[in-house]
Amino acid sequence: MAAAAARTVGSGVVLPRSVTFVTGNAKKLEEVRAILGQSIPFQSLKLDLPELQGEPEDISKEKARIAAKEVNGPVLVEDTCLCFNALKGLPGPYIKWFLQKIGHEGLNNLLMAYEDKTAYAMCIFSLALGPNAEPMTFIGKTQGRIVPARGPNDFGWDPIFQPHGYDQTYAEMPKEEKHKISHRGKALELVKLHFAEARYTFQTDSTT
Ligand SMILES: Nc1ncnc2c1ncn2[C@H]1C[C@H](O)[C@@H](COP(=O)(O)OP(=O)(O)OP(=O)(O)O)O1
Ligand SMILES: [Mg+2]
Repeated sequence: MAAAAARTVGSGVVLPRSVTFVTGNAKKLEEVRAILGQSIPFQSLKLDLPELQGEPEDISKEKARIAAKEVNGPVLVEDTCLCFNALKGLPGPYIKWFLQKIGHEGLNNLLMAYEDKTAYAMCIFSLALGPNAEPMTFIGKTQGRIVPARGPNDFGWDPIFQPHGYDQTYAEMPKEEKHKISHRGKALELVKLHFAEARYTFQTDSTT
């Protein structure tokens, strides 16, 4: 197997192979593909990584550390939070389990006792260049509010999140428009910027 560690040659960092985006969520992968296009060479691996409890950034970083060990190479992962301001940021990283158990209506009901229905969607990408490298994080946030579900129900909590300045929920928006303002789109812009600045090169089989 190719060396797992990143090394520096001349002015650039050489990665042993292209970055593997690790996720158990096919929809996330679809969005990442659509947003990154050809800008960063990456492959994907479907794996449900264990998730810590704790602060969102630590959860994302720990996913990257575990993924880099699994893959034995450079990885990109992300963790998504939906944070209700009235609930001091909860459900946050636990939104997946809240959504599974109580659904869109239950999530709206959580806010029944509060006038403040505002929320933000947050996406934290973590890039680990190898199994022993400290992950770097890239954070995208989009402010909005929680509304009764509207629009197609094919991606998580999209139907109940209406970004500020829009009449439509994420689910109702055309995909390209959503990606321009979404938490995932913003975070991936930072990832792209990092790749442009770092100018990684990838070792191919012919050079090993
Ligand atoms: N853009 C989005 N719009 C709506 N729902 C989303 C969006 N992104 C993620 N979700 C959902 C999917 C999950 O239920 C939850 C996020 O949990 P998270 O742990 O980040 O994803 P996941 O467990 O499905 O994939 P992964 O394997 O990458 O962790 O929010
Ligand atoms: Mg997850």
